[in-house]
Amino acid sequence: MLHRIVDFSVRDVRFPTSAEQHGSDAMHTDPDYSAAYVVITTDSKVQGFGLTFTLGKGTDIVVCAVKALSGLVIGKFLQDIVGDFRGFYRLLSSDSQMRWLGPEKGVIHLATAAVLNAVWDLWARTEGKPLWKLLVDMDPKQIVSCIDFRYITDALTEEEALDILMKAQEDKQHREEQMLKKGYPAYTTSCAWLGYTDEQLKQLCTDAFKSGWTKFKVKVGADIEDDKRRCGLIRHMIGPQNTLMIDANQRWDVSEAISWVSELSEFRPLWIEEPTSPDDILGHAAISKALGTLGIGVASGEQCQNRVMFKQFLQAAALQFVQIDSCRLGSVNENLAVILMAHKFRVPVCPHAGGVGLCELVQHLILFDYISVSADLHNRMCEYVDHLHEHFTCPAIIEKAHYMPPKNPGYSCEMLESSVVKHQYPDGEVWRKKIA
Ligand SMILES: C[C@H](O)[C@@H](O)[C@@H](O)[C@H](O)C(=O)O
Ligand SMILES: [Mg+2]
Repeated sequence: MLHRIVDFSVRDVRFPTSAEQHGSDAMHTDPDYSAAYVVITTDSKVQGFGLTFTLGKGTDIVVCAVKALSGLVIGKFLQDIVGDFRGFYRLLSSDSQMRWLGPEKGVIHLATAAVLNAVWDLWARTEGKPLWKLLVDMDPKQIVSCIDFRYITDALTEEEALDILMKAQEDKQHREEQMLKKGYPAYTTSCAWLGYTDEQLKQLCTDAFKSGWTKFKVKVGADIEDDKRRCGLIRHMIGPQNTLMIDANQRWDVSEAISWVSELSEFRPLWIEEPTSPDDILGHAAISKALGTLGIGVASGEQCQNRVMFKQFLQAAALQFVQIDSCRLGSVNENLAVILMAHKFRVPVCPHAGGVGLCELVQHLILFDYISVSADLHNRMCEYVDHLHEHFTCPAIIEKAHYMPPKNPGYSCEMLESSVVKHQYPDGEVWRKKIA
């Protein structure tokens, strides 16, 4: 059956999370978790749902960019899109006028992610499979045909990518069964947002520990004495054998990052995340080198613009953990490129999640990574944040601190229509009350 895209909508949906300091960090002190939410409808009435993640103000700008891209989607047949997905990715990311707005970065790239996420969702739904399963079952040749290798062939060629995927076919079935049974390991960031009090932090950490969490991420970077106290509290509560990560959200200069994190090294963090500007590849390399001697890795990716930046981070040995993001990069297509490059450079992928919908989306990508690419769980885990899942029709499921593979067809980013209507900005009930 052919599916022609005949309708396209995008809405500005915002959740007032800043009121309780959920999601707060050293740079984003009052985030309202938000999304530009896309619905595409075909003449066969199948729909695809997609989103990109934002922090409140400016979501309207992303919505505007999505609208600018919509003309490239309406009227197309799904079969034609996925028959040449690399071409379609290029059509969106390299439109000869709109690419001036990026290229492949910033608002226009967030918009590309929202649109393509909806297309992937539509594809998986028409195949009756959750997205991870669609990817896992896909012929390796078709997987590579979805990737735009432009600008990365000096690090990973199409042939090398194919070779990685072919090698990982061995034992794939076994890994899929393992995932279905046990799930993919996760860590939690929900206990220690920067704006939380020590009391909150202790309570949340105690609760999380009781529910089986063993890996915790703490926000740092605003005040060194606060950081020492908060890291000390968590390390004390979780004991020496469990895992602690710290995240500065780009707060420092390079030398400041090295000295600050050295002061926190007694708490034995596995990684420091986003120590400095997300664009400073050589800065990250310097930090990696300095902190490597203390056994602390550098993680980044939630604001890494595209596969070209990831390529250079990997080439420069500037990251020890690659944090792919389902809504920052150009959807599944570009994430596939980064997952394969990370494998070649032997750097573990530990996805960024949280926000609104990021856990729902990225779980599919990390399952694919394990089953069809890396076959490795050492030092690998996917972020989990316990907010806003109730607004999704198929929320992420966590059991014993593991993501359980989604079973419903699609990419898990359909929101409850009632939630969308209520949180639409500025006319939804939630915002009307606040603005009034
Ligand atoms: C503003 C956001 O909540 C960030 O703080 C968040 O994405 C964070 O960096 C994370 O790693 O989860
Ligand atoms: Mg982070």
